[in-house]
Amino acid sequence: MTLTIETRHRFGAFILDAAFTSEVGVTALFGRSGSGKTSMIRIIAGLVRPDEGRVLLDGTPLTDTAKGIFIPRHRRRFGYVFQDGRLFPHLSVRKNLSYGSWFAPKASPSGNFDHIVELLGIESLLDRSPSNLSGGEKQRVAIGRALLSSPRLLLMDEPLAALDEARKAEILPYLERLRDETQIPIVYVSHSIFEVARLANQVVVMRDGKVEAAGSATDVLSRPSAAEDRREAGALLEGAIESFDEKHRLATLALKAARLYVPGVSVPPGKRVRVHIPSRDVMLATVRPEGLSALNIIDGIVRHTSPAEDGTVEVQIDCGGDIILSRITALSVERLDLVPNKHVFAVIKTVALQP
Ligand SMILES: Nc1ncnc2c1ncn2[C@@H]1O[C@H](COP(=O)(O)OP(=O)(O)OP(=O)(O)O)[C@@H](O)[C@H]1O
Repeated sequence: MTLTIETRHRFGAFILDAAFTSEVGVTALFGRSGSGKTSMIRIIAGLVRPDEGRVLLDGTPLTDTAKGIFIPRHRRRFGYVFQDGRLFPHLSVRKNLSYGSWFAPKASPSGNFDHIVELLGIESLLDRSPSNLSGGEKQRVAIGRALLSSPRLLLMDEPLAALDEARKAEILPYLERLRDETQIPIVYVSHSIFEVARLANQVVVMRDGKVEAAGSATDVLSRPSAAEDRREAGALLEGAIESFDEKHRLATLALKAARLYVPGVSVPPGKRVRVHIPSRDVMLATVRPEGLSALNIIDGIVRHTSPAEDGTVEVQIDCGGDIILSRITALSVERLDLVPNKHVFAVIKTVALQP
């Protein structure tokens, strides 16, 4: 299933002028508050008829202003999950869920019910009232209700934003199952780089109503501009767990060429995982350092240097196809003569598995 959107629309003083294509899996719309993420969702959903543009699902136009096509929201067969679950307070969880299947086409199997209830771990909640569910439980029910309408596409607008960290951690594994076990493409709005890093297959970064970057999650999130602030800046790399050393509680992760040691991880060998390496925790050396406590020393080639106003420089190092970012002072860049194509060693202080 491919969703294509090209649109231009004026909302008061704000102009949304953006285009992207999303494939199966999770496409995250990521960006600061006010960048236009929700406006984009409203146009995809058919809540807003744009001044110009098209929304196509597998090539079929749902909106095409040039041809005068605008399929109304209720005929698009999309599922929605918002920040606040919006459950019906007077109906039990079971009835809230059944409400979703009312909108499913007659031919679609409602035998789905048990599967979706199991997928979201809400069996024990079925006879409860929404008023005594936790925030995380409410969101799982809201997701279940959206899925039971057999949607062709799921639109999720900051579904975890109203939850505290513990509730977020509780619900994220269910969203991963949803991504991995259903064929429904998901457009997921978030301004949390951690949520996006964990869930997204593709990322569209919005800024001031425009698409600033789009592509695979690992590519886009490793670019310096993706991080909302410096503290979060770093590389996001993906690899497979090769082995786990029980004695030292250390996993070996195989990247494209290099290997990384990741502490405290008990993930079965073979599993693909993502790690985050903050650019502040990467030092650079022009000769391989010895006698250091850091376990991860990887060699690579300087690709690019981007100076910032605060006297630091972000250096991109290509380590056999994986880009690692290092933020060091402009003085160090000068002293080590870090110019493109120079061979360097990246000394990595912390590597954390994306939670
Ligand atoms: N109907 C409207 N009339 C006027 N301005 C609007 C309208 N809808 C949205 N805007 C403006 O468009 C901009 C983008 O809003 P939007 O809700 O799409 O951003 P967002 O990226 O989803 O932000 P957030 O993360 O805070 O939800 C904001 O400045 C908003 O005030």
